[in-house]
Parts: sequence; structure tokens; C-alpha cells
Amino acid sequence: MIYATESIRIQNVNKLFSTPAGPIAALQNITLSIGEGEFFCIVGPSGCGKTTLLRILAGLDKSSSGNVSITAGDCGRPVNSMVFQEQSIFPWMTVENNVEYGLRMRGVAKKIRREIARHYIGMIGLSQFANAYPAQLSGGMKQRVSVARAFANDPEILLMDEPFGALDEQNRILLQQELLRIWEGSGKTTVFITHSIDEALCLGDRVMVMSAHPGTVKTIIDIDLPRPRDIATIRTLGRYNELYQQIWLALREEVRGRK
Ligand SMILES: Nc1ncnc2c1ncn2[C@@H]1O[C@H](COP(=O)(O)OP(=O)(O)OP(=O)(O)O)[C@@H](O)[C@H]1O
Repeated sequence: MIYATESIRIQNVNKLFSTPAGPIAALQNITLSIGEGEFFCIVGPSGCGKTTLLRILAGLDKSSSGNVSITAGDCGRPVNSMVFQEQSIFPWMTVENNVEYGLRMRGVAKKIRREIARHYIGMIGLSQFANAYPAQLSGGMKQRVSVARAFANDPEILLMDEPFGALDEQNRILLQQELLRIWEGSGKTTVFITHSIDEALCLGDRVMVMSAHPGTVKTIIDIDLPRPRDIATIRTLGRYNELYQQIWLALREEVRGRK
């Protein structure tokens, strides 16, 4: 898949962790680029370095060698927003205050940030809960708030580390569909880690399969399924099954290799 503009460039990235038992090679020679507006999914066996790579992209960790560059446009915008698996919203703030938090930190005027927050709260179906506190919400609702907050923040790139991993299946499907709808409207470059081949296929433009320890790029597969996508119908397509097989075969070798 060819993108007109590159959003993220990762060149020869290696990551070594020092531990009392000696160095651990988490990432080895990762080179790839992600296009502007692309939805890029990462799958790989547990411990292959997915989170490490995302943390390096987020600037939360440094690579041991190699380069990462993110094309930044409007200098008033944050470079990235991250959504984690565990809920990371502030328990002492209402839904609305949580969603507008990043905008407030950037000094966006109250009226404008309220408008933006309400827009995204509406998109995730929580308008009636705008003034509720996280303790009054279910796990799925809290995760919706995290997603709305990330989009409201209007970053250059969105980084999502298994954001729906802890949800039950019904909630996961609803959130995947909502994420697709918001993402399709925003055109934001998104990097999304998941353990689910199905989730990667439903959401992604491309799926990178990582090899087991140390993590390398095993293969990157184009997901040529039509958009806009409806989660329920996408799974009925023959092409979905072919791509599923392709990803599973690449992944199976890595999962087996660890045994
Ligand atoms: N701070 C750290 N110190 C030492 N080793 C670390 C540290 N963080 C991660 N590692 C090691 O780096 C490797 C990659 O870890 P990482 O969490 O990135 O994997 P992952 O693919 O996200 O795993 P999972 O799918 O289980 O979440 C693992 O071997 C892990 O033990």
C-alpha cells in the first residue's frame, strides 16, 4: 500500500533492556514507515516487543539505537495521544472534564474545548453521562471515555495499546465499530496493538506480524477489505478468511517457536 505522505518513519530501531540477569534484546532492526491517515495494526506473540515499540513512538522510552521520526504539522497540536488497555482516565474528574483535559492543558478556550468534548462524547454515545464520574461508569464506558479523550486531544498520531483487550465481546465489537466511525471521520494516523487477528482485520489498513523475542518485523500484510467497514459484515467476506489464514500462519510459527 502506498501513501502520499509519510507520518511515521522507523529506521533500524533496536532496544536492549539491562537487567540484573544481563541485557534483554526486546527489538531488533525494526524498519518501517506508516502513512499519514493509515490505521496500522501490530500483532505478535506475548513479549515480542509490541508495547516497547509503542512506548518508543510515544517518547516514553528511548531506542538503544536507530531513529524514529514523526512528521509534525501544526505546531500547536500534540504529537501523540495514547490509549492503554487499563483504564487511564482521572477518577476525580467528570466524563466531560476527562475528555477536554488535553485541550485545557494546551490553553484552549473553555467554550471551544466544551464544544469539542461534547462532540466526541456524543460520538461515543455517552452524552447523558457527560457529568458523571468514572466510578459511575462500566469498564466499557470508561474505555469509551479514553478513546474520546484521545481524539479530542487532536494529536498527530494515535497510539493504542490493546485498548479493548479487557472488555467483554459485545462491548469490544461496539467499541471497534465506534472507533472505526470516529477514525474514518478524522483520518488520523493510528498505531494499534492487539492480540486478536480478527480485531486487526476489522480495523487495519495493514497488519504487521512481529517475530518472537527479539521482536523483528516478520511480515506486513495489506488488508484490502473495503471501507467504510461494518464489523458484522466484514467477517462474512471470503477475503477476510484468506487474510485471517495468512496472518495466522505467520503468527503460528512465532507462537510455536517460543515453546
Ligand atoms: N523495563 C523493562 N526492563 C526489562 N525488560 C523489559 C522491560 N520492558 C519490557 N521488557 C522485556 O522486553 C520484552 C518485550 O516486552 P513488551 O512488553 O514490549 O512485549 P509485548 O509484545 O508488548 O508483550 P505482551 O503482548 O505480553 O504485552 C520482554 O521480554 C520483556 O520482558
